[in-house]
Amino acid sequence: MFKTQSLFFTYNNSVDFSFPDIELDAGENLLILGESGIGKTTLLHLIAGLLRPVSGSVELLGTSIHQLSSTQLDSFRGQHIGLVFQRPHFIHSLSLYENLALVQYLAGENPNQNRINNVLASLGIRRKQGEKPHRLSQGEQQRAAIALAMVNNPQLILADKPTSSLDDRNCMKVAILLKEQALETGARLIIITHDQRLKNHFSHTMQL
Ligand SMILES: Nc1ncnc2c1ncn2[C@@H]1O[C@H](COP(=O)(O)OP(=O)(O)OP(=O)(O)O)[C@@H](O)[C@H]1O
Repeated sequence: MFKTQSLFFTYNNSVDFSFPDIELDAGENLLILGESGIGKTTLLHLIAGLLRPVSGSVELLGTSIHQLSSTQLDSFRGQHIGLVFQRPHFIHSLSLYENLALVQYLAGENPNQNRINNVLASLGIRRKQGEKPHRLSQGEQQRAAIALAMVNNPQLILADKPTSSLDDRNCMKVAILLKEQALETGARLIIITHDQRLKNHFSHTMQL
């Protein structure tokens, strides 16, 4: 089970955000839409535990994540939450394969070659595993970013405007890939965007 309850946040007591509650079962997905500056990234960062709410809670797998210490939260996030950022966060001196092994290591896992190979194969970039990230095309980098988020088999995938820099065709491809990956592993998927093109592809949508 994943749910948020009465999340309230403020930056320096100047802008207040009260977010609607979210509840998702395994395999469900949600598209969150809203105009620029409304607080979409803020909500995603609260859900990921990158920001702490003033009040309210985020619960995943029976754990109220903001009650964890910072170290516990980092480890919980690494094991159970996959993040896809607007711009991929790679270590550029490492190959794609090594980047994925590092993500496993940071989550406290032993590098799992099979899992890395499977994720890369399902995203169609296995033959690129030895390449440095900057040598991949933009579309391949987007898929590699999804691989980074998926490699630890997360229960929750959070994607922050993953498609805003892409044209229509690639935008749909990324959204569909994310949905397929989430469905395949039974993960919950939340995508935030101001990209109205994605609206028709999701059964649950929320407007902030
Ligand atoms: N670190 C910060 N300190 C102070 N204010 C912030 C900070 N981060 C964001 N804000 C403000 O909070 C508001 C919401 O920002 P947020 O990034 O969550 O919006 P968004 O909906 O994701 O916007 P966009 O679609 O343009 O990326 C904005 O007005 C922004 O200026």
